[in-house]
Amino acid sequence: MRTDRAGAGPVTPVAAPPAGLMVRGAVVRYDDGEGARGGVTTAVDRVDLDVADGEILALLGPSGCGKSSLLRAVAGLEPLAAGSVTYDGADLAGVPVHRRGFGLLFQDGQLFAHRDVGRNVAYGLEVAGASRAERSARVRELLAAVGLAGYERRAVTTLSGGEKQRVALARALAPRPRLLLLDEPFSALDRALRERLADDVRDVLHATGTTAVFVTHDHDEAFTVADRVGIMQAGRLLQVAAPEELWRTPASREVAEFLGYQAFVPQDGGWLAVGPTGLRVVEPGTTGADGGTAARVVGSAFRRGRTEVTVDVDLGAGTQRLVALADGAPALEPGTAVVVETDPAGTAAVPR
Ligand SMILES: Nc1ncnc2c1ncn2[C@@H]1O[C@H](COP(=O)(O)OP(=O)(O)OP(=O)(O)O)[C@@H](O)[C@H]1O
Repeated sequence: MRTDRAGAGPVTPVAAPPAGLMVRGAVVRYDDGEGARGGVTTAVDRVDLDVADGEILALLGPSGCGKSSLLRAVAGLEPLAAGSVTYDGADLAGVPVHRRGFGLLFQDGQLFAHRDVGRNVAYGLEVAGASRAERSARVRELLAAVGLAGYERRAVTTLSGGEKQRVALARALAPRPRLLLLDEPFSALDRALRERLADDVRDVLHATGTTAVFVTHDHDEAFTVADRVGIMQAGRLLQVAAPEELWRTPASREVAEFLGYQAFVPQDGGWLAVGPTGLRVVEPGTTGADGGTAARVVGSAFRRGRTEVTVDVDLGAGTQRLVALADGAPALEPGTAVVVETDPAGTAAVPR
């Protein structure tokens, strides 16, 4: 019988460095510079974050929660007061912005006005010393990827806002950054355009295998673009999970409230959180099934193809004004007595 490693001591496993972005204990502080009277803002408070190779992560949170500060610290635009940022296992402390191999895209893509579209997209390739043939092939490929095939010779001043951001995206992707950092790239555009661009960006990032961190305060945008969403509040990263998992299992009441869960009914160990689609009006006139609760209609509105009925109801946490869905029901007059039920598909158990 043969024994491998007979007589050998324990082997120390040689761990491969983690691929992708790793942030540990990151702290970003701003000093308002007013000396002794001045205050210090902790914009990012001990954040740990991993973004795997090829993954798209959205940082979602209200204005001022520290999303941009975290992104800027990853980019090297903001110093860390504590903690570390590493990529593929290498610590980036002291590595300047332009040597990190990251691409950046901000709200205003800031195209070079004196360069045409093609030469904007080619910019990073020129800096990297790519040949003319390589540049034009890559520019053609990226303009096609962002839906602007044939735009090479257009002056950037003739582009719409959405087209400009597409060009800025193509320019950021052209040098094949190992990580693309996007900070509210569409927030200056109208909603319909934003939704279309969010779809397109997800497709382009996946098609090019780009690893990305996408900062936004727009829920729909985050959930459209990202493989995983990180919820930020007051400098802290509260939870990072895939969209369905976040909705199904919010880690805390704070996260659930931020996602839009509208009511919290105490139950063992925490709450039953009732989501925006978690309450239904049982056909008026029938008695509720098990668990039905009497409610009174405050008003109703027909939105997105369904009737949303605002009701006053006590689900076990005192009387609250909540929205219940009523499929195909005629408008209900204020004051009407109805029975509502929670729909398990639209509720989540949230730990205390
Ligand atoms: N340069 C700065 N000097 C001082 N305070 C700053 C600076 N930049 C940001 N802050 C403060 O740090 C906190 C986090 O700001 P940050 O811009 O990172 O948040 P955000 O979530 O990206 O918000 P928004 O979506 O509004 O950009 C805020 O309280 C902000 O006022």
